[in-house]
Amino acid sequence: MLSCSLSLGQGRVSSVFNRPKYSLRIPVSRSVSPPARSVPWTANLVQARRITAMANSVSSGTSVELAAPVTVEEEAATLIDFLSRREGALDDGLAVVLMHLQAACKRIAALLASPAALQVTSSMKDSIGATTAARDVPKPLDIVSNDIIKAALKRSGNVAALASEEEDSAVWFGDGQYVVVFDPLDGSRNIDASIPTGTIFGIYKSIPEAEGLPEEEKASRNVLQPGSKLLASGYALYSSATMLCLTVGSGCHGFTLDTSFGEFVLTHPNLHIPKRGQIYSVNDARYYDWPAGLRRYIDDIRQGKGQYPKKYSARYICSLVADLHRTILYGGIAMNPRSHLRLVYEANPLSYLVEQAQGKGSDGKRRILDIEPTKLHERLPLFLGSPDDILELESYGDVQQLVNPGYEV
Ligand SMILES: O=P(O)(O)OC[C@H]1O[C@](O)(COP(=O)(O)O)[C@@H](O)[C@@H]1O
Repeated sequence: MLSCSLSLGQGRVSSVFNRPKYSLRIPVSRSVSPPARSVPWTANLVQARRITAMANSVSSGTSVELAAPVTVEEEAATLIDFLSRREGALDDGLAVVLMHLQAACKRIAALLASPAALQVTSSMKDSIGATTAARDVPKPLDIVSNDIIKAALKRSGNVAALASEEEDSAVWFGDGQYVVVFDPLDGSRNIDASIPTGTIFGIYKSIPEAEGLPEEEKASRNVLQPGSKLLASGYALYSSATMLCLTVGSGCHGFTLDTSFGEFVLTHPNLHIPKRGQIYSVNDARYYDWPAGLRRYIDDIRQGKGQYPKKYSARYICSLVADLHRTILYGGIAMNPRSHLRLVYEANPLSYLVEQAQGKGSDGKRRILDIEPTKLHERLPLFLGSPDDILELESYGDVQQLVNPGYEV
């Protein structure tokens, strides 16, 4: 049994996550936000303005202008305000689920950024790693993150069923109007190196047609809805800043966690992915396992011989949320051409978000959101990105990697 204490401020609160197999006890702080420092968060805006004014004055040679006072509008731009301003369009129940999800993401962010994460990782490695192929070993922090999100959704009282990468089958909670699918901690194989990771989630309305079926079947039917039925989706990116990118069906919006007061603040309203980018993101050590179409596409864009007459650059973090986040901001294409990523809780939520940012999500042939899922952990090739880049890629025909031998690292 591992017992570690994670406290970020006033009060040390023990929550217990028990996994029968691993018997893990991790006390975590009830609130992940550090105690309010003497600097209120509005001061951060003032400070940001000062820095911008100084940078401008340096480049223009003029004197620094004092920051203008922060307006009430700016003060109100938290996730809570954002959700409450969407009254009418957004059910209260959905807002409640989202608030519980974002709280869970803050807990995960705090855990990942603390020495406790290292303790969890190293102490559980032996018990799990000994029996499973190294690459597919569930990382302890995936399991803890799963427990954090599951507990938050249960507490929301509004979730009927859930599906997670870390659960063998769909889970039935019972009463509740919503269904949540999620990957609690994607990219976790990089975690020991402090490389960014992310949480992916999607929310559906529960389906009345499943009423009366046995619980297992009800849960399964509810989580196997096509992505076109999503009401909301998003990801949390745990990186130099913790970001939450979210859609509730009216655009893609980015929030940054302000650790001085523990709230997500709207920093990237109405994110639009550029129509075309100049960056491709793929594990190109797999080049010789790729089909001819994908090889030709990558060869062409590398050499500036594609539709866009400039040479593309490569960026690959091997952490889906981080690779996608960069793609949404800078444009281009993030892909995994082999059947590796999961339709239900990775491809669908991310495709919905990307479409809300004016981009496209494809399996190389079809729009992801039109695919009818047939099983929970179904995998497929995934291409996400700028609309012109995705259309160009699809025009090369065979871009799906059918050879999928399993790779060591
Ligand atoms: O090994 P590949 O094909 O480069 O796959 C990397 C991808 O796998 C992931 O790590 C997800 O895999 P897991 O869900 O098995 O952890 C993504 O974050 C990343 O984009």
